[in-house]
Amino acid sequence: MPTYLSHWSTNVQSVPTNYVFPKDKRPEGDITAPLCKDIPVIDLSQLDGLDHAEIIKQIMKANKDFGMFQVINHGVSEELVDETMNLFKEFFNMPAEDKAMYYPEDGTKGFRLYTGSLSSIEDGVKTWKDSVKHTCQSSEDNIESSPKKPARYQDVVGAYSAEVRKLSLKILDMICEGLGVELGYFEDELSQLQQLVVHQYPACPDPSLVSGHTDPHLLTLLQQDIDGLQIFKDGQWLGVEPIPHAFVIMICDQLEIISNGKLKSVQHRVVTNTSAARTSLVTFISPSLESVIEPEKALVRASEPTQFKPCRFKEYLDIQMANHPY
Ligand SMILES: O=C(O)CCC(=O)C(=O)O
Ligand SMILES: [Fe+2]
Repeated sequence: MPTYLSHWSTNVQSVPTNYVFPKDKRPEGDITAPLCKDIPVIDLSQLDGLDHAEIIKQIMKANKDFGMFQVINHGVSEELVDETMNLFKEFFNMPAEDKAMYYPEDGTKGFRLYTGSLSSIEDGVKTWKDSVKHTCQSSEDNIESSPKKPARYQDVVGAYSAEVRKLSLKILDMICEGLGVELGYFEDELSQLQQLVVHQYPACPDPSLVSGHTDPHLLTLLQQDIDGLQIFKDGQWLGVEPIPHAFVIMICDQLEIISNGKLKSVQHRVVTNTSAARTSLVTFISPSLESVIEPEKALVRASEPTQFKPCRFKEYLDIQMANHPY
């Protein structure tokens, strides 16, 4: 049975060596970063009203400047966000016996619980976190492999996933408008997969890092309970302010490719905390595994030639997963 970090991390004074990344994979210098007040916080309450064009402008500017932004008044109820956050905290706090059955012997299951990171399972060095990965598409297998404890698991996660899906399509449509491609462009194959990954980073005696990375997906929608997320911009790491119930929206690699580089996938990392555990609810929206992703033809011109070669999403994902623990 695997030992989840949350079962023993409060009893240690120093980080065990199997959680210490080699020097060349660890950042040099100060890992703290000031919370950046310039990252746009965009209010979507007037999206269907007079502010529509202004909101699209703000989103495109935020994408260009930061590769990310936060949204408030986004339509996902605050109660549901709280309920989902609480549900996973409860899940991670369950006794080891209740969680043992979810160890990822079989990687094809819709629900997986793992410690470290998926890509470090084999190679030994672990990231300071326990995580859950939940495939949101409802299929018999996904429902079957979902936890039965806490009892409300399926209802809460089902409701949260459906609401976040709606928000993601709303944001993708705003991006369509901003790019000048038809609404609904991302609706089917390009956003077919949805995963909810929940990380719990226990307090860490020597704050270590999830190494910096970009997400290989299309779009990431994230809730963080306390600070810890940082983005890289202009040679500096900047802290992303935790705003209760706001979603952090990050542009991922496939959106950079499809937009022919007009949108940039944001480099980010998480710094752990010496005194408090941190939980994040991370939704990844991705193309279907078989889709071949390439720049949208309408965004390629003589003056803006194609910057990316076509690549099947599954192959892209395999390479990325092999290289980046996250
Ligand atoms: O925990 C977080 O806030 C971010 C995690 C992350 O970057 C990821 O899962 O790709
Ligand atoms: Fe990430």
